[in-house]
Amino acid sequence: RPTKFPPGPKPLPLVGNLFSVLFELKKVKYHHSLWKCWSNKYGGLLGLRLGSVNTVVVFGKEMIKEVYSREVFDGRPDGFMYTLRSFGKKLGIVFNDGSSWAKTRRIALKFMKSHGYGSRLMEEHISEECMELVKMLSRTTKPVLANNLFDVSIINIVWRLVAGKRYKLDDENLKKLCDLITRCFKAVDISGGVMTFMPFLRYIIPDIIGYTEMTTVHRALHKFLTETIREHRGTLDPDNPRDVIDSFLIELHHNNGSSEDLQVVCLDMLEAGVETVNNTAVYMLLHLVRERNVQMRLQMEIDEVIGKERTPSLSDKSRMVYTEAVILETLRISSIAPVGIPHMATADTQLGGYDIPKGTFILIGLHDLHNGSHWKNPQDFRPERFLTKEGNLMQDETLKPFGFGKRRCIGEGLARSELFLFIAHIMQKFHLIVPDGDPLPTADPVGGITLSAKPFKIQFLPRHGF
Ligand code: HEM
Repeated sequence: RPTKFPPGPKPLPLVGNLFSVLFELKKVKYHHSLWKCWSNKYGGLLGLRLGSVNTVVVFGKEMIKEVYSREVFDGRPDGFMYTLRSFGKKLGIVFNDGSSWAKTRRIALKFMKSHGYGSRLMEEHISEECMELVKMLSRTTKPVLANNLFDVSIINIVWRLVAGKRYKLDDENLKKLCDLITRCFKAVDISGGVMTFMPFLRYIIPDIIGYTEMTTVHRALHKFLTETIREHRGTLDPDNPRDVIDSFLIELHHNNGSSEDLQVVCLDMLEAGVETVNNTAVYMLLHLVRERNVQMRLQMEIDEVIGKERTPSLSDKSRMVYTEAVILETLRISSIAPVGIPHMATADTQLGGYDIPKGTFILIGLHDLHNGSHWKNPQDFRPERFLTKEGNLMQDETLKPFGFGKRRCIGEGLARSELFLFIAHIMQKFHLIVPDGDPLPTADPVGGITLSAKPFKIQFLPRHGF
């Protein structure tokens, strides 16, 4: 019979486990590794008190499945860090919940689809960005810093849909905007840390808890978005919406709605849709420079199915099982969203025989799900684990990088297409090598809202005399 909160380290009054978290992080470096260490000691449902907030970290396929499929866990926490980016309110999609979230998510998806999301047009836009990127890479023989390689291309893909606009790959203002997003993603972990659990500390140590960084970045992002929406308003033709922003503005006009909601949806798309794909794509390159055999096998498949000259297309996907396996293996081993996006219990409930009070913050052990005992030698990058003996692609139900259930990622289709086309275009044209004198890049991540690769350079050597 459920009687108590899940076990975990003993909390202190007021601060709960926050001091132990900060202390232990010095040793284990990453939040997700610390949660895993503690769960080895206390169990698959790890109960914490962060400040005064009940927090549960959920491990194991079955328990994770249960959380993702029960409506009572579909809330998002009210944490200070989350509302800081949305005018102090719950707005938009990612950190919203209840009927406002359901409505905004539905409308955003409807408008995205009506402007080409998931269609041939979207593929054309991704392909154009890939070709621009290949062109840029072919102009230099010098080693290139890999870490933000895809940022502007990815923003362009999302932004053509949302705002009908693309930028040059060397656009200084957009590069600055990308740097801002990257910086804020490194300032805190997805829980928001001390900023979420003891927000009053922003008055005392704003720099240390990431508050200064988050507010600076969001001020700049909102300025960019306010201008973008203002431009749209000025040139709007209600009978011919050009993009998602136009469609939203028309909808808001009919319902007397506020454009703050639209602004946060745009922010959601920039924040959820850019670092995630960039970090995964960069990790894919990192694994390919580390594993020469994987790189060779991938190129053999590209040469066989697409050839040296034809532009890669999404219709090649079904015949490119090894490329698909490389993508799946990267999503697994690098798990850039190591605990997903926090959920919240919207009512008192039970889970795994324990009480979960309303308002409990729920983190999902995705990194552990993807790197735990289910997998043979999980630390090895081995795309073959996703292939059958006959060489067909084998999906594994334990791989859930986009979450699932009602709150699953709305960008999954786009992300998978981007990853496929980026890698097919680049590997058709280049060999990737570690520059002379540089060490082999480490797969150890930099922590943050998402995990990212440590800075490393790649030399892109043209293939086929390209
Ligand atoms: C490799 C790339 C990506 C990964 C690994 C990823 C992963 C995730 C995860 C784990 C969640 C949380 C699901 C949950 O709370 O249960 C999520 C939510 C979300 N993602 Fe993604 N994502 C990626 C790309 C994208 C892209 C390209 C977009 C948009 C263009 C996007 C937009 C969103 C949004 C709006 C949500 C919030 C959904 C909601 O709360 O209802 N993501 N993503």
